[in-house]
Amino acid sequence: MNTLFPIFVKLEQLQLLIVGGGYVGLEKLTAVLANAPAAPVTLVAPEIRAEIHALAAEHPTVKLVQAVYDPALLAGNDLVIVGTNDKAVNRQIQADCKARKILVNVADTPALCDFYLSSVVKKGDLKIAISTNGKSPTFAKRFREVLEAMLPDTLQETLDNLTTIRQQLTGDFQAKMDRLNEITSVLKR
Ligand SMILES: C[C@@]1(CC(=O)O)c2cc3[nH]c(cc4nc(cc5[nH]c(cc(n2)[C@H]1CCC(=O)O)[C@@](C)(CC(=O)O)[C@@H]5CCC(=O)O)C(CC(=O)O)=C4CCC(=O)O)c(CCC(=O)O)c3CC(=O)O
Ligand SMILES: NC(=O)C1=CN([C@@H]2O[C@H](COP(=O)(O)OP(=O)(O)OC[C@H]3O[C@@H](n4cnc5c(N)ncnc54)[C@H](O)[C@@H]3O)[C@@H](O)[C@H]2O)C=CC1
Repeated sequence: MNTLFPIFVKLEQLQLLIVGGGYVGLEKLTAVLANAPAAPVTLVAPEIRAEIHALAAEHPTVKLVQAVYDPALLAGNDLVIVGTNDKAVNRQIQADCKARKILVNVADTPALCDFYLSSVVKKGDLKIAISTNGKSPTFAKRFREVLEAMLPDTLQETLDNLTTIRQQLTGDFQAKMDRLNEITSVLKR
């Protein structure tokens, strides 16, 4: 059974630390910034890939710290993503996070993760997060491509129209809900 509970997090209001500046650090930082370009992120590693430096140059809220992991770096962070190539270090960071009640993702060890990153379908304001319960990230990626191709470009217009209608509807909560359910029922056909 897949017991993961999806939520949509406002990263602009949280402090994220990424430990590791290799391919995994780059992949996770890219995923974060693609969704939340102004998220405050600190990335720490003794060696940081050039692509990460380039991303930081484009995103003023990204701070790079060229150093090995130290528990003092956890202070003030809400979320941590761990992707060093040293399994013992990854495990230590996970334990340090748990001791401080910081949510942690250890990219190469699903069992140590409090949360997973998802594959994200975006069409205007619509966002769909896909997870395979860690079974196949590649399937998640492919299915994202399938859904992206399926969704019409007019979708944003539909959402904008629905927002206008939502704001203009009068009556009590139930009456508004009934009307919005009726209007959107065409989507089921
Ligand atoms: C559990 C999880 C934890 C987490 O990372 O959060 C996790 C774990 C692992 N990934 C591994 C490998 C790969 N991951 C990708 C890609 C993505 N991985 C992502 C999420 C997740 N990956 C979480 C579960 C998501 C779910 O529930 O489905 C995506 C969706 C989101 C993102 O990372 O942003 C992003 C696609 C984004 C997109 O394009 O839409 C590719 C393909 C590629 O890069 O093209 C490969 C190589 C091929 C393969 O293995 O499939 C390995 C083996 C490492 C090794 O062998 O050393 C582990 C560890 C393990 O499974 O033990
Ligand atoms: N979840 C996922 O999507 C994937 C996970 N992995 C796994 O993730 C791990 C990392 O992979 P890559 O990024 O490709 O490795 P890499 O070799 O490109 O980068 C490793 C990074 O960790 C840093 N590092 C090492 N010790 C550190 C310390 N004590 N403190 C801070 N930073 C430290 C290095 O400076 C470097 O920046 C590997 O174990 C790999 O198996 C690999 C592919 C996909």
